[in-house]
Amino acid sequence: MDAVTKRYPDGTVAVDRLSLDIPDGAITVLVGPSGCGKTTTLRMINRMVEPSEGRILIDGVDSRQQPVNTLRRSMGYVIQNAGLFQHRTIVDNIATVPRLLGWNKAKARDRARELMERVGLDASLAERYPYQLSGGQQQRVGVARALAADPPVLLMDEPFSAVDPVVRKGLQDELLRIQDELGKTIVFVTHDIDEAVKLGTMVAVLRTGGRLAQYAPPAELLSDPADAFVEDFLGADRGIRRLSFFSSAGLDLLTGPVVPAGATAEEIAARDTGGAPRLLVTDPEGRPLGWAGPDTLAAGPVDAARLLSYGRPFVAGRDSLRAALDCAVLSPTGWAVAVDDTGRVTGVVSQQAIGDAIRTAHAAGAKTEGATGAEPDGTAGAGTDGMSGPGTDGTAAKAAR
Ligand SMILES: Nc1ncnc2c1ncn2[C@@H]1O[C@H](COP(=O)(O)OP(=O)(O)OP(=O)(O)O)[C@@H](O)[C@H]1O
Repeated sequence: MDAVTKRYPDGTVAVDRLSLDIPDGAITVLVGPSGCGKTTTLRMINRMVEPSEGRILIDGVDSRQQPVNTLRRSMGYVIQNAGLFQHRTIVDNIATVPRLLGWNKAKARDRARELMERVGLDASLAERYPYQLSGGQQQRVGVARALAADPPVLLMDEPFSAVDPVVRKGLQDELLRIQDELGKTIVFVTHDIDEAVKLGTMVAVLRTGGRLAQYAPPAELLSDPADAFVEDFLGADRGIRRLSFFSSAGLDLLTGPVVPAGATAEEIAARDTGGAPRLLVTDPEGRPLGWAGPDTLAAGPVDAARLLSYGRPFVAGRDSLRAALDCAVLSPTGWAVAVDDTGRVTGVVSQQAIGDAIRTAHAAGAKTEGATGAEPDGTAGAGTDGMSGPGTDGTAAKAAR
């Protein structure tokens, strides 16, 4: 988008000289308060609204040079409440665009069923009508319908705003998963900054009057808001939320304080507990049972009822430093328990060690940010010490958010 302005006939300037370089194959989020011009911006991309000034280039070509129908066919469009055709079954809703493109009915329906599976909809819903689905299921249909003709671009206007927070989180996770598989270029409008930070590779914060306040990867927004407006819009806990972008992979896990339930007193005495106030007892498979004090262990076979809860463990390397810190904060011992994908303990780590890792990650992030600046493709900021820095945007950090 090159200096794009939209002035409506009544004189309202909805978008004011907006320039954005929207990266291919990534999710770019437009976020800002009500009326700041998000929807207008999105609709200018598929020319449902024509810009008053400026140019929109797609792969370097001015969008006005394409017939509007060709342009729209290359862009899926998803709106709040899904906007489904109420008189058509789910499968026929999804098959709409392929049918318009001239596919025969069987092929279009096959494609629709394939997409239902991709967006997490049970095949048994295919012959239902939209009113027979929950709000979350309807939104999934909306996404499937937009993907049906396999357009390279998806425009999504507050697609998940009308559903409750739990369903919304599921839809967001699903979108990230689909995006990992399909690599579409997605422009996503929301007024929810948490959604923007979770989904966006790049986030454009707009202010009222349709002016760009900041355009940056989410980790950079959280660490360096451009001004008081962006800072205020981001809200509280910026520092904690930024930790979601640091991987827990570099944490120094101790195995000394981890003992199997049958360990003898001598074995336990020989342990280097690394300053842990208690020992983490595991079952024969290596899964955590709880924290034991010296008295519990000295009393012979471990009585699970006398163990302190180990809280919620984190998966080292997959979860973020934020998740690790949360585990440590919630742990009665102040130590977090790390497990592998199968739930077996890989070690324990203190709040203090997590704090050290946070400082290291911040220092590495600040260094790379300073060196490279904001990279629209989200590849900047990789840590140099085994930590994923802000902007790395790896699956690990995304999954952890
Ligand atoms: N057809 C129109 N004619 C005149 N003004 C309009 C028209 N459509 C939108 N506007 C105005 O343009 C501004 C931007 O509207 P837009 O819908 O793009 O904002 P938004 O950020 O998407 O808002 P919301 O989050 O509330 O949906 C608003 O002041 C709105 O009233």
